[in-house]
Amino acid sequence: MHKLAQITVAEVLVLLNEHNLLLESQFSSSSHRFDQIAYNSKLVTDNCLFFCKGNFKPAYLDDAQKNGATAYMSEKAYRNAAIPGFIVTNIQKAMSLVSAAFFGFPQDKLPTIAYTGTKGKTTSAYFTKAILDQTYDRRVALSSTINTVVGLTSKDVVKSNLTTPESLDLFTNMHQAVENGMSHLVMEVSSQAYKKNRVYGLHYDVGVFLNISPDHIGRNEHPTFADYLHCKEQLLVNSNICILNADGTHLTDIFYAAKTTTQPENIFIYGRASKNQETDFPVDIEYRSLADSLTENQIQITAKTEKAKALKIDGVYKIGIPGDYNEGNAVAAAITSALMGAKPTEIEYGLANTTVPGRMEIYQTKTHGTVYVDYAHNYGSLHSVLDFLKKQAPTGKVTVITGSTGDKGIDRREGLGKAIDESADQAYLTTDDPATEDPKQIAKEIADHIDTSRVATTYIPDRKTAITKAVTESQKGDLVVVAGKGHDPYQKINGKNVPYEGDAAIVKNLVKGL
Ligand SMILES: CC(=O)N[C@H]1[C@@H](OP(=O)(O)OP(=O)(O)OC[C@H]2O[C@@H](n3ccc(=O)[nH]c3=O)[C@H](O)[C@@H]2O)O[C@H](CO)[C@@H](O)[C@@H]1O[C@H](C)C(=O)N[C@@H](C)C(=O)N[C@H](CCC(=O)O)C(=O)O
Ligand SMILES: Nc1ncnc2c1ncn2[C@@H]1O[C@H](COP(=O)(O)OP(=O)(O)OP(=O)(O)O)[C@@H](O)[C@H]1O
Repeated sequence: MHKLAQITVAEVLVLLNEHNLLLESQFSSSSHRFDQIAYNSKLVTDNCLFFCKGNFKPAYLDDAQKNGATAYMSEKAYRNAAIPGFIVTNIQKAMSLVSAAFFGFPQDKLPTIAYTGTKGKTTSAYFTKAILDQTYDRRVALSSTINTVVGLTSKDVVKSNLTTPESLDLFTNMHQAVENGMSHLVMEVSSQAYKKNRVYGLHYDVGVFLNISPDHIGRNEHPTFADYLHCKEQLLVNSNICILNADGTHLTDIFYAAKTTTQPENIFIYGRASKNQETDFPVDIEYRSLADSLTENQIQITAKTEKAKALKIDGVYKIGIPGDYNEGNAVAAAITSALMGAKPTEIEYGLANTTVPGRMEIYQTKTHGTVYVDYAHNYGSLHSVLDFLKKQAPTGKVTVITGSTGDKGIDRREGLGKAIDESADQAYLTTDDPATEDPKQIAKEIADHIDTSRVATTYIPDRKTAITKAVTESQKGDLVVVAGKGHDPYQKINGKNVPYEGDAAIVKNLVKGL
């Protein structure tokens, strides 16, 4: 699969020993050189080192051998295998280290900006790419929840499966980006990426901690909030320069995580002017909102400390995506881009011209309400969106169409109900990605947190029908928020990705006649 890179048994052994991961080596010679690495037996070709990981079945190893694997790596020895194995204590860590080495440590040739946070990762990453694309002639690679970009042609842009890919895939992408002459990488790092060691051993030039609020806690994700926070903080421990948002919660914890490996002169704290911060950490960069509207924002950025002044980003910037919470995302992008060499004019252009698919997309009508398609799918995000819209249009009716995911993020149901209860006038509860659960039951669990005597709440199982009803029945001045799925072209139902037109596509068609 990956012809341009190679690694020998000896090199693998050195790496595993250095990191105390090796339990047993089944090799008689250490000079053998692998031409391929893979963790899916279906992708194995000649002379491949095959990683056995996760919910693994021995049949996959048989399959891998048939397809050309000449060795395997696993936490468990398969004594019947015809090929030798590296037996390790942690396959995810080992795979990440070996993948980086196999591709010649592409991170050394690709300065990387990494974003973590419960909300705003994708938006901030898109802002940053839009700015740095100006500075570096579009040569900025991207690893985001929406798209992965490793080059300049259309075949170098693919839809992502995960927010942060499996380590082997991540290093493959980074290698490809380097081969394609890309100059930088902007990436999102999820807490799961740390939990599953997908980025083990990877160091970033700049790491940004945007915010944290309870999410991703439950079966298959994080057992507790403390675990979630700990995983997210690992980004800072692995970054040369740390950027922290003073407006969020847990700043003390987050600051000390950054400080464990980063000198104070390389820690930058930004915050909204006049906001009460949790601690008295001095803010390096302050921003204030000059204008908010239903279509865009304007902010003023002011450096407060010497190190921040050196970035030369003081000024007024227009932000093309509405939502006051996007102001913080934009400031983070301005700081990281300046650290990577962007000029204020490039920052200005990037912030004004970024669009993010499914994030506060606006669809205007002539005779009905204004429709927003937004990815908000938990309390923090839906509350931010509704709170912002309610402030902007205090007289219009706010209608929300949403469901919630099944089998994960169970606490989102309460959060979505709470956010609707606080700021909406009407809600259509519908189907999101129900997985193996009953969407009606999920909707009921959302509705349990809404005072339905005040917020008119209706359950309509078919998502397109719910959107159509809400949009066509809206009146001029009303705001309709289609939340949770953005551009997703499918609904995850019972283990299958069932094709779905997509919220944005449905709304785009609907508003044509309105
Ligand atoms: C169901 C589940 O929990 N899967 C996770 C798990 O996968 P796994 O290794 O057990 O994979 P598996 O599908 O059971 O297969 C086992 C192995 O057999 C191999 N196989 C399989 C079939 C075959 O024929 N041959 C074969 O060799 C597979 O390639 C795989 O290596 O461990 C992997 C290690 O990193 C995860 O990537 C993966 O996350 C799934 C895909 C997932 O959706 N995770 C979500 C929760 C996630 O990570 N989300 C975050 C965003 C959320 C956040 O902000 O925190 C993200 O980064 O996207
Ligand atoms: N800084 C923020 N604070 C609160 N809400 C935000 C913030 N930024 C974005 N949002 C809201 O969260 C939604 C998702 O934004 P975005 O995709 O940028 O975040 P993310 O961290 O990548 O999310 P996810 O992990 O869910 O993919 C947006 O559509 C918006 O509703």
